[in-house]
Amino acid sequence: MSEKDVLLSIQKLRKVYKTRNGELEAIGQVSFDVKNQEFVSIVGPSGCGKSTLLRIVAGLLDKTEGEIIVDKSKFNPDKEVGFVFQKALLLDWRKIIDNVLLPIEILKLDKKKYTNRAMELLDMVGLKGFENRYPNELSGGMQQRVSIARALIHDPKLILMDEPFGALDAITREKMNLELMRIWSESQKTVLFITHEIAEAVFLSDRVIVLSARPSRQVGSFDIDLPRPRNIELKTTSEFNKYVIDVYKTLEVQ
Ligand SMILES: Nc1ncnc2c1ncn2[C@@H]1O[C@H](COP(=O)(O)OP(=O)(O)OP(=O)(O)O)[C@@H](O)[C@H]1O
Repeated sequence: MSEKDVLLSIQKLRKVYKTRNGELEAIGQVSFDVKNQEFVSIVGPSGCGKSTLLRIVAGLLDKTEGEIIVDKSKFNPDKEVGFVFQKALLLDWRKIIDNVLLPIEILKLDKKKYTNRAMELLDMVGLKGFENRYPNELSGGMQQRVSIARALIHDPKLILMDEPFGALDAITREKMNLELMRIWSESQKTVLFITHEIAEAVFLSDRVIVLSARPSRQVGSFDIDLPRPRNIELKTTSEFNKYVIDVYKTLEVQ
């Protein structure tokens, strides 16, 4: 597959939750494509259905209407999606290396064959030497790095990230953004990323998709034509801030 091919195609996706108080339309209608190796962020008001959308793509939730096509439909979410949640969700009683290897066990693959890969990934996320520690010995940022390594271990095509740095302090969050940029360029994965932070979305992404309030519709899509590799100075440039302001305006925050 070439870099420019569409990996994920979301077509006329709609989601209605059936609740005790009746129906709740979370996603009205959303359609967009994500190209191979692209980094796409989704922003939108709280409760507009961003997590719902990600969970549908991951196969964790049923859709009401529409199509999700990944790699022209040859797709098994268990094998081909890596998910990073807001909380690292590590198993406290397992060593770091065994947390990274969890998807391998779930997929019933040969753990021994993936141990070297797990070590390489821990190195890549800056945790060389921590493989035999336990989660409670690591900071929040370090735990989130473990969960990124865990999401990559089975070499999925698509990485879904749901507000992965939302629980971190501001400085750690900035550092994790820079780390994520490096990990993304080294691993050459396709990423669909959810965040509340407009500046974070602009900084990380090739494209930012803006959703309206619930029931959500796409109200904007911005190609972020800023050079890579990106560094923290970029955030002080007028080009960067123009994108941020444009996204805010689309969200009618003025
Ligand atoms: N299991 C569920 N049953 C019923 N309603 C739900 C369920 N999960 C989410 N919702 C509702 O669907 C809407 C969208 O929720 P979702 O968590 O996808 O939004 P979000 O954009 O990710 O929100 P936030 O930015 O605050 O995290 C909300 O109104 C929420 O209350």
